[in-house]
Amino acid sequence: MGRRAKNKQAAPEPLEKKAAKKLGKRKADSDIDSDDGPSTRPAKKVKDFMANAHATASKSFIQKGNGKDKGKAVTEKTTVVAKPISDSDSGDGWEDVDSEVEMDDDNDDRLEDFIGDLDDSMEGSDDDDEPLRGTVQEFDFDTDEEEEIQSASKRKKSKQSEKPLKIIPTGSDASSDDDDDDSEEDERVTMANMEARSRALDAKAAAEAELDEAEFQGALASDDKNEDLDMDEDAGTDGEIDAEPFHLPTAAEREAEKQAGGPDLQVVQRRMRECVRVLGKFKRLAEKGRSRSEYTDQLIADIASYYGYNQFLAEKLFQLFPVAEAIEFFEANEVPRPVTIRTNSLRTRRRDLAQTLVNRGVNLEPIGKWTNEGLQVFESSVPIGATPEYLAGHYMLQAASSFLPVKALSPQPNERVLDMASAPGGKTTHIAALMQNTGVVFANDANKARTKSLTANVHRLGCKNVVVCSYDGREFPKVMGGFDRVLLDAPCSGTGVISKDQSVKVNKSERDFALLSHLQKQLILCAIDSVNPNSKTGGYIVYSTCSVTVDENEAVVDYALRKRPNVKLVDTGLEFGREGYTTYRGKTFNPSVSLTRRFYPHVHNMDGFYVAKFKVGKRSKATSVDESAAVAEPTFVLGEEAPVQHAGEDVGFDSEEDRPYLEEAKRRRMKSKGLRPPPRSNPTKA
Ligand SMILES: C[S@@+](CC[C@H](N)C(=O)[O-])C[C@H]1O[C@@H](n2cnc3c(N)ncnc32)[C@H](O)[C@@H]1O
Repeated sequence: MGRRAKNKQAAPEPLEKKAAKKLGKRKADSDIDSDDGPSTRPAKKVKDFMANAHATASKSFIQKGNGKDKGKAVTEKTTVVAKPISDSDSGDGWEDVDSEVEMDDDNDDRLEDFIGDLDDSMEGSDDDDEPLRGTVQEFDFDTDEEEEIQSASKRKKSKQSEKPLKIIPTGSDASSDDDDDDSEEDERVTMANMEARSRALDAKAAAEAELDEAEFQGALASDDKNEDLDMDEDAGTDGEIDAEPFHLPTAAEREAEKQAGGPDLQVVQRRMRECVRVLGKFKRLAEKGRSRSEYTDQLIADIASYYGYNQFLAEKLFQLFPVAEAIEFFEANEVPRPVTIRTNSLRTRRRDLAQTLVNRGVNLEPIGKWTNEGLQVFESSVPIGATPEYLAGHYMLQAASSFLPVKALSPQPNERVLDMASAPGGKTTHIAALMQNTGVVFANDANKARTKSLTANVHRLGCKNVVVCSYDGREFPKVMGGFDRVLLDAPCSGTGVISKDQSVKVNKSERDFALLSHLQKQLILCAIDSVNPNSKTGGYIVYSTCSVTVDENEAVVDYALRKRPNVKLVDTGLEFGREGYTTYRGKTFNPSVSLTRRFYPHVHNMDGFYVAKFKVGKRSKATSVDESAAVAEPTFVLGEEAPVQHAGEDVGFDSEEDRPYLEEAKRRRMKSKGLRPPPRSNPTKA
């Protein structure tokens, strides 16, 4: 636990002990977090969380800071690098660029953007140095310059005495080899040592990630055993954890708590801690007569109130992980992810870009060996979204996780590629660059308004092989087909990017997930049918979302495998990421779903993401699709009633499969409005 838990997030400025504030619910934090900057509240991890069980109840288990405080403590001159994400939903075109950063990632690309608009316009080389070939350019400093930059760099270093952590695979352990790390990290970052440092960090991080995973799996496997085995170990400590023994509140106590205006924060904190502890060693620590689910329910209710989620989503996300890891996930959602940029290889080389930006006062490093295009920005004295290089299209502000689907797609020069849901173009422009401006990329997005920022980015980055279009993705392949590769970066709930958009915590309902999953299934079949199975160079589709829920990921992929026997999952080619679930809460997916990859904020220090890659084979007669009929009519509008499948049925989309889910969502909605829901047509519970 400790290894994974430590040091994943940008480290906070240490808080003075006496100034340390208690962490409240997000709602309750408004007095602290109401400033403009995104919260950089540290994720003190579960280890601390559990360790604090030894502290008195009055002691907060998580120290709190925020970006503003941190910046002030460090230097008054420091410019905040990224603007608060909640402000970034207005597109990503350069036109808007002022002093703030436009994040060209998926933050603003989710459900909200198309609700109510799905009917018509849908508004709403692995050689690391490949792009660096040619005369190798190192910094050519004369002594004075070098000294100057060295001291400038040192100043910067001291500003980030607690260095933000590398993106993945993250080195997560600061325990045993701390000393080595320190000396290494004290060393100045120069263009000369940048690649070597990056490689060293990656090697270390990869080894640690492996250890982490092994540790995680081991922990899972031994959970039950431990319950019995570690009784001795616990014997001396359990009694000392808190002055008063913990007992789970009764229904009456909970009601009284509710009447009193909700639980006291310290009570919630302690209760969460205790519930995690009890659930970890249930046989030994549970109160007599209380069931596991009582502790789980209490914990979920407390998570919801503490972190500000609706109960439904808190439960849905909680279920994805073992108990203690779930807390890590929720904590990670309270911490911003690193700011990253992608070098546009059509305009520059990463080395040159880095040099220019360093000279402008940007403190950066290569993201990691897995990308030869990414740079992680630690801090900057200039607005990173308005530098001359940004305006000239030398880079894209893009979350590291957004590189992954395109890497998996691996588009080749001269191919014909479809980016089915492409605005604002972070991935389109990446695809165009990997194709070296050859072939053709059809960048489609159903939301016409969003194609404006897409077009702007295509121009800014100098992509000459891109055609922008605006169709409902479900109209493919009727409008166009025969692609060598298709990327479906699907519209999704955004549960992987909660740290950027806290509104996801409260604005997603069960029905949203049902509708999204339904839409994603329709889109994926159309994406598959748009691929030319006879492609000489490709024949691939990549499906991705910035969501971590199973209904939007494995369930969609499994559905596609069932409906299109001519496709099979293949390795994504990504070097890290957890395997996709093959079984989940009673559902069993095709075993090959383990080839898909999951990325998590608390594990990989990047947005939650999911990537699956399919190879499309020839269709047998029995399974072939009549392409003239392969259009799922855009008859369903998110925000309205359940979709009705019309002429597009031939696409093979199985509305029946989703019907129980949609009906169940409708029933619940009616119930919540005090209406009598219709009887279930299918007893399956959604
Ligand atoms: C996750 S975002 C895409 C982000 C984009 N790939 C990028 O990297 O910048 C999903 C996009 O899907 C679009 N969309 C929603 N429903 C769609 C549909 N039925 N067909 C095509 N695009 C759709 C949304 O407008 C949104 O821009």
